[in-house]
Amino acid sequence: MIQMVNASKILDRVLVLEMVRVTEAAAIAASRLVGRGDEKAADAAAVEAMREALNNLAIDGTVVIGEGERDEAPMLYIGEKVGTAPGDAPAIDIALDPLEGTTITAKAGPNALAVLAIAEKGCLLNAPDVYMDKLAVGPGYPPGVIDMAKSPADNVRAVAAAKGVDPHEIIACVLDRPRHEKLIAELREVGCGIMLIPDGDVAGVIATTDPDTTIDIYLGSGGAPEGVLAAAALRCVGGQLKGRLIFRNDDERARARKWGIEDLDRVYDLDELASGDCIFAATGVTDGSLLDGVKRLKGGLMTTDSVVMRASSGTVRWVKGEHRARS
Ligand SMILES: O=P(O)(O)OC[C@H]1O[C@](O)(COP(=O)(O)O)[C@@H](O)[C@@H]1O
Ligand SMILES: [Mn+2]
Repeated sequence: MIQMVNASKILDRVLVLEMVRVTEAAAIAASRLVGRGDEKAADAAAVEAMREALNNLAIDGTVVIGEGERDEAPMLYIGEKVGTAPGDAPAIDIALDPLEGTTITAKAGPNALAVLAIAEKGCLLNAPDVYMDKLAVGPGYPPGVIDMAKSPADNVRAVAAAKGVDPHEIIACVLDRPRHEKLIAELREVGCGIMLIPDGDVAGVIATTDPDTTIDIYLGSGGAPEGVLAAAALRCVGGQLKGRLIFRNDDERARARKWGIEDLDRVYDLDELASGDCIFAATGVTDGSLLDGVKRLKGGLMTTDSVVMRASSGTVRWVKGEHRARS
């Protein structure tokens, strides 16, 4: 017998599949610009398509993680209302990255995604567009196995001990950035393998939850908005994620305070980044560890590969789409 899970009433189940339409639209739009060397055009196409798709849904949505602040982003800015039912449908918060991997897309590299998460009002951290230090593992580890207070080497050792292997057998995923030189050197000392990714740490964090990727732990800094999106995904599939905002100047600190963040040194746990019920959806733009990219086939046929998951039920759905150009 299938056990019915006490799912939240706020996020309608129908929305689960509606979310996929939204990420599919953004991925298809961006896919026209894969390998064209134009990051801005690829991003703009994804943003426009995602916005249009969101505005076709009967939701009362507010973008809390978006393309930037109102004065710097013409569309899907933080605070923008989307959906056709303001005041009628339950209010939901939306975190989005219409094209997570703009540079990857421009260079036709791996792992570019269109990403979206929705949650009940107030359940997503209103993270400013600053960096976040991230530390993540997939499901199955004892609580507290990763700890921001510990060194990267000690985190790798703890994960290795919990997995029952030598630290040499652990694979860490890290964004390939000069700022990670020290982190990488320390990991080299422990002797673990390091998968250096050019971009795309939403996919990097989620990769820890999929044994096929062989990635055990994610470490290093990337965008804070991407941290919240990755947290929404891990809330659905399990795993642990710690995040700490990084401020490089007073302007960034002021921005955090503007969004209600008082304790600037706080280490956020997974359910402080994304709490309550949430739905996470992603569609591949280019082929990657999580999803295949959009394929353009003969006769105007296009295929998409998406995943949509929900925290309250723990259901993960893999959705293959076929899209036909209508003449
Ligand atoms: O390139 P930076 O400044 O190191 O920032 C890292 C962030 O950029 C990305 O690699 C790509 O993000 P965008 O394509 O959305 O700009 C993220 O995955 C990551 O969190
Ligand atoms: Mn991004």
